[in-house]
Amino acid sequence: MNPEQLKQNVAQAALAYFNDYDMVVGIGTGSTVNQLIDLLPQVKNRIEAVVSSSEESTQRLESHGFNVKELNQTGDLSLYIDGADECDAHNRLIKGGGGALTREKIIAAASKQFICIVDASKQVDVLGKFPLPIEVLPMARSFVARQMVKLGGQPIYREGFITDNGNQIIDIHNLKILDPVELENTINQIPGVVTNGLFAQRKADVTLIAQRDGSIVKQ
Ligand SMILES: O=C(CO)[C@H](O)[C@H](O)COP(=O)(O)O
Repeated sequence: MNPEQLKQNVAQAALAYFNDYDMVVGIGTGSTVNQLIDLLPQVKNRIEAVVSSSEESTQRLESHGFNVKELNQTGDLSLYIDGADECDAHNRLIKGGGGALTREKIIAAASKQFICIVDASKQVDVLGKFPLPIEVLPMARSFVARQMVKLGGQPIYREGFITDNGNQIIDIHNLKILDPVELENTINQIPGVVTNGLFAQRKADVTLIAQRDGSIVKQ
């Protein structure tokens, strides 16, 4: 199956989690989630409102007629569905390839259930092959980059990219991630870091993984 079909398959499988009425749900960002958003009209009668992790997803959701709300207008969410750049066997993730990591981490923390949707190419034994995105306040970018060198990484500035929050991103290559929770905490302590793309403390509750033949494995 081609990559887009795999994304569509796993997005279709995620529709089963819209299993209640009047749901207020979180929806993430990226090409896999775009497939989900395009399928979401199938379960529209179950969804009262959606909190979106990016301006891009908001526009797509609104084009399908969904009621998109700010997280400040809702309580905690029953369900959050999002993709990932990497996923290990414990449902710990690297996210932020699309640059929406901060809103994604907030929505994941505010959601009772976090379902991650990926294809098998995102599965790894050890996180860190995918460069770890860090959202930084612009004035702290070089300082944070130097601290990441001390932690053994090679930072690359994602030039020309501004997050929906008005910040910048550095992508950290060649990091050895021995303990994802510890590293997530360590990076969060660096002044100027807004968010890092390790989702190890609040990891996914379930990951749905599209296999090459299109079948779905639940982890
Ligand atoms: O974290 C993300 C955006 O910030 C995405 O979930 C991640 O980049 C995966 O995207 P895609 O489904 O396009 O591979």
